[in-house]
Amino acid sequence: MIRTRDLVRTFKAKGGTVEAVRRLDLDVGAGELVALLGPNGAGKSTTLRMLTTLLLPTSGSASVAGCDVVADPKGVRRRIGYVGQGHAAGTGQYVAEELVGQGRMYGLAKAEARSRAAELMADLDLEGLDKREASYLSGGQQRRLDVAMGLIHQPDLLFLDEPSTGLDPHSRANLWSHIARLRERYGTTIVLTTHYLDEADSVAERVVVIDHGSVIADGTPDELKGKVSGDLVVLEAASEEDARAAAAAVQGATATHSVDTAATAVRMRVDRGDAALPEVLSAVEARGLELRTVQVHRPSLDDVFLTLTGRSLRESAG
Ligand SMILES: Nc1ncnc2c1ncn2[C@@H]1O[C@H](COP(=O)(O)OP(=O)(O)OP(=O)(O)O)[C@@H](O)[C@H]1O
Repeated sequence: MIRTRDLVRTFKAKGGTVEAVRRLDLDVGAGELVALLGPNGAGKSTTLRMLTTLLLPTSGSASVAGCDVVADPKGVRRRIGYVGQGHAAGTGQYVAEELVGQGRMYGLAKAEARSRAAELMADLDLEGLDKREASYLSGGQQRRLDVAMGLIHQPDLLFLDEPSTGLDPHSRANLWSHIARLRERYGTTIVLTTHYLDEADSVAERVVVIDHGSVIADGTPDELKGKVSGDLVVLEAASEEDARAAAAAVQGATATHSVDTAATAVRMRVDRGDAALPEVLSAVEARGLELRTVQVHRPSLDDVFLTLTGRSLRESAG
């Protein structure tokens, strides 16, 4: 559905040239839900703007929904939906008018635009708001209207640029459950950018981590976390002496990246905490040691970013 090779975009700025996107290779298959994750200024929006034909690449190639973004931008636009960071809805128009107008703009016949608008309003929980001015909608309703606008022409591929920024947690969750439903129903491929680590983790099937304009990691959230950091297992022993004995016991029991003790705690890094736990616990028990608590911490996507770049995504996101 998307294929970019050596995609580059530079901007002329006061202090010289900014390389917003550097030789970016990205492949997205039909039906995937992919999140582009990266700190401020990583090049996510610039990438999205090239893929949606709003911005010409400086060099390299990009094909979207079977069309080249430079040679056939109209073809791309017909096949995609784009929900940008600002609100797509104009001022003073009724919700239904906005949607039908958008459909007409994409060449739908009036009746078709109307029925599609009604269908999307039902799907996105906007029923009964036909005659409400779009500018009077709540933040969550506005964002759902934006998504409806992006889907009115039944695109194969939907781009969402930070769809949930500015929404409260309830509205965010609500927006995602609607998007998940729409995906199930229409099989739309979705590419989104987000600042929210937990959101990329829970919503996306695949996360592409971008830093300084290039892809630095790509995989399912679990793959990324598993590959880079491993899980942290923390055993709390009854005494420092027990902790040292437990550390010695677990070392031979399972494959570990590291084992150390801090006071009464034994901290160990293993590939999969859940898989290692039975062996770890029986090794400790065999020595007659008692544990107070056992915890398995799965690494977060922030740990992944930290391991790859030495920086925290939270700090970088600002
Ligand atoms: N029109 C422009 N002129 C000059 N520099 C630009 C322009 N647009 C983007 N940039 C620069 O390109 C880099 C990438 O910006 P981009 O907006 O793509 O990042 P981003 O990952 O989307 O960040 P954010 O998460 O803050 O939206 C930044 O250094 C930015 O300042």
